[in-house]
Amino acid sequence: MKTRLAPTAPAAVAAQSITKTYGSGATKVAALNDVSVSFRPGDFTAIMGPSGSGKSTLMHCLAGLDTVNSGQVAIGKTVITGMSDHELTILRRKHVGFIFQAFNLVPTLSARDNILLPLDLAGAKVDQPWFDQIVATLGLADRLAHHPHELSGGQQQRVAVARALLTRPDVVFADEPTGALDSTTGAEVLQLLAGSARDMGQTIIMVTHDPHAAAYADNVVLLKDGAIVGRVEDPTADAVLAALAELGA
Ligand SMILES: Nc1ncnc2c1ncn2[C@@H]1O[C@H](COP(=O)(O)OP(=O)(O)OP(=O)(O)O)[C@@H](O)[C@H]1O
Repeated sequence: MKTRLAPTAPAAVAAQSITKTYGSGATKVAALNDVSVSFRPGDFTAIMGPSGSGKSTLMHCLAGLDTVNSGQVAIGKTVITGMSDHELTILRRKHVGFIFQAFNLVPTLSARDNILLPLDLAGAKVDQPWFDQIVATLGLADRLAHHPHELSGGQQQRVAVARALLTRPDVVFADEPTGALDSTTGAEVLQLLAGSARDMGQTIIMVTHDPHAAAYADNVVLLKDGAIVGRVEDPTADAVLAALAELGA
């Protein structure tokens, strides 16, 4: 088990009583219902729950990709609720990293330029030692000149991981990051994510359906019907499966 910061340490990401509804009248859906949750710096957290329980909605609201109807979200010390789209875009570039199931690399850019893209967009300088360390850790040093179509799925996802880590964001959001990978390659990517939390203090929030993926996290937040209904600390796949079974998932 890794050393954790005291619970009193400021959260990397925090949601306070957030509610999110879609539609209106008879078609109104309460996707999140008064959710309060906080994520400690350097923790790797998996968000799990049955289909339609609100996992993606929670991730999108925490990342400032979607707005809440009520309540408040903070990333680091910054309250993002009520920010304009432009302010959110700038905040995301500097403070948030994203890893998606479909890699989302730019096909016309080399691996190197894909990794550097968020820095370029933010007009920030490259921290070369940090770039070199990430590239070495992810085993990408001899792949930097390749374009995405010249890389395997696992290599493409490693480029996406490097891109997400390079700005030293307050938080990396990963949405089913191993969904498109075979189990061996998926395990490698999950080890890299767990390693970045353990060794670099990176906060990671990952949405997944896979108990084996969740077992790489430090803890699991369980959602059902738009509410947080439990947590599993230091999860094993079996403990996560049992917790999901209890939810009727
Ligand atoms: N854009 C939208 N418009 C209307 N309803 C939506 C929208 N997005 C999500 N919902 C509804 O909100 C609820 C939560 O959806 P969400 O996608 O967050 O669940 P999830 O747990 O991520 O599901 P899954 O595991 O199937 O991806 C569902 O009832 C869904 O139908």
